[in-house]
Amino acid sequence: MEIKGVDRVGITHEVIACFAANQLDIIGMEVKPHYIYVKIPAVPPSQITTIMEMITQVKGIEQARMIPYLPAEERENRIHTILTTVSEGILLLDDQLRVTTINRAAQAMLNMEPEQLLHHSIEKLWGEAAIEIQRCLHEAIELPSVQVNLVIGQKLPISYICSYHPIIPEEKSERQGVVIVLRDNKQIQELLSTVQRNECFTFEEIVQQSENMRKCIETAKRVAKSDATVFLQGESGTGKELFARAIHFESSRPTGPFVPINCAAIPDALLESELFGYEQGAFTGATKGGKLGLFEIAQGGTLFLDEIGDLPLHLQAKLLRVLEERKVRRVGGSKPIPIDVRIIAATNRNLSEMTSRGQFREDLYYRLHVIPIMIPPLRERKGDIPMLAQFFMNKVCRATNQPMMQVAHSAIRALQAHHWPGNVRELQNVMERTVYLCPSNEIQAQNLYLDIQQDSSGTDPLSSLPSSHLLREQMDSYEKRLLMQALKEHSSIRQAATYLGISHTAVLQKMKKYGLSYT
Ligand SMILES: Nc1ncnc2c1ncn2[C@@H]1O[C@H](COP(=O)(O)OP(=O)(O)OP(=O)(O)O)[C@@H](O)[C@H]1O
Repeated sequence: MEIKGVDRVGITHEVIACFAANQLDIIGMEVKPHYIYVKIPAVPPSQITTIMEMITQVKGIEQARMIPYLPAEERENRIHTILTTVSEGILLLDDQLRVTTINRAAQAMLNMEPEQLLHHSIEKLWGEAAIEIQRCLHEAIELPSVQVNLVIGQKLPISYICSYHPIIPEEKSERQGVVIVLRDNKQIQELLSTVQRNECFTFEEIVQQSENMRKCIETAKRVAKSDATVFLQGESGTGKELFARAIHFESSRPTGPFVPINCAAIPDALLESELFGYEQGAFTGATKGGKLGLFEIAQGGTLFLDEIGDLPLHLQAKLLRVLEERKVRRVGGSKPIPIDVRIIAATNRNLSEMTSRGQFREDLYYRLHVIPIMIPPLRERKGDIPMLAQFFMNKVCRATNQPMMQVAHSAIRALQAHHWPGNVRELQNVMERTVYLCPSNEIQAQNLYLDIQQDSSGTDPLSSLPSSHLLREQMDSYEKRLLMQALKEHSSIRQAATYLGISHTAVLQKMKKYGLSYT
């Protein structure tokens, strides 16, 4: 019942007396300025009318009417509906960090019944990570995104992204408790991978018909289902990344993220924090709240470490430790975070030779070299060339809405005679260029735009002079040759950069500018 009236000392007492006079129990009550709300048991309507008449006789009472719920009950119903319909897990804690409410989503995410949590301290489940919740409560600060790995039962730790919000009643400074908003990291990653269009890729999409490629695919398929570390070797452009993707999607973790990282393309200074993440305040400029490393991002999925030979020695040691302990420590952090990540590493360099020269750690080499797969260069599988050429040509024709074209025998012979230093990537470029420039629907040998310059197979890059008289072009040409020479003589892009006296990123930019790859 809602009773409206003036604010007068004693008015509530007089209203209660009316209920007592009618032998009516009061089950619940709420008072706020101008209003008294009373909850009573179900009674016949005639009795309600009598009591309402009596209440309106009280001095200062303007009106009494029946309402289905007390305002507090209504608020609670609304909150309950919100809590049961949101997809985030919600846990409400009191000022002793005991669980007072747990919504349906949190029960499902944690795979726990309410009675296993209600009235228990969250510290039992959160372990060391509860320090952050205590901080949120005592310092009354919000912690927007914290990764927490929880061990529930005897299972492997599950990673959650949590945010902690202090409950501070309006106009009061005492803290009432904490709200934990819980998100399943795996779900976030699955969402991320759809956003990043980590499209499914299968072995069937790797175009091939040669015996040596068939064997490679057979091996890769056989090991895909296990969690064993795969080590892909092959020259640049042979399809190592395609293999890594196909292995991931054929593995037992296809819905997990596939996270590729090119160790050569990331500047030294950033590589460590990219891979392992960092804690808040780890260094000047570190993002508030810290940063997830790629190992953490790849939880439940695959981390593809491309160009692993370019990983600096000090990070090789850290990587080895992560692979052995299956735990990662963020930069500036000491807490080990368990990881469940499958590793696929790739290189176009001779790592075993680098090991004997002390440029790559032997122990890491053997840790990665569990299942080696050597992808042959294109010149050693010429049988694949006709199929690949037709495949790339069809792809361009389809993308540009042109009628399909054919590759004549003369063109196939020319393609098979080529040395292909850039492997399949180079063939793809040649076919694309040819489709755009060929005047007829059938490509003959003379229509092919083969990169003869790159097909030098042993000629001295510094021997020929640039044909242009323009200073800019001559300088570019000279710079390209110096760069090619440095890359040829040094075993990593980083070392070539040190030799040339420029930064690693500058070398990468110049390689991109001149279309050079590192082999
Ligand atoms: N067998 C194949 N079938 C279809 N496309 C291929 C095949 N092999 C390579 N490609 C294409 O060639 C290009 C280079 O392949 P990819 O990036 O996998 O090579 P990579 O060995 O990882 O090169 P890098 O060492 O330079 O990173 C990609 O565009 C890929 O789609």
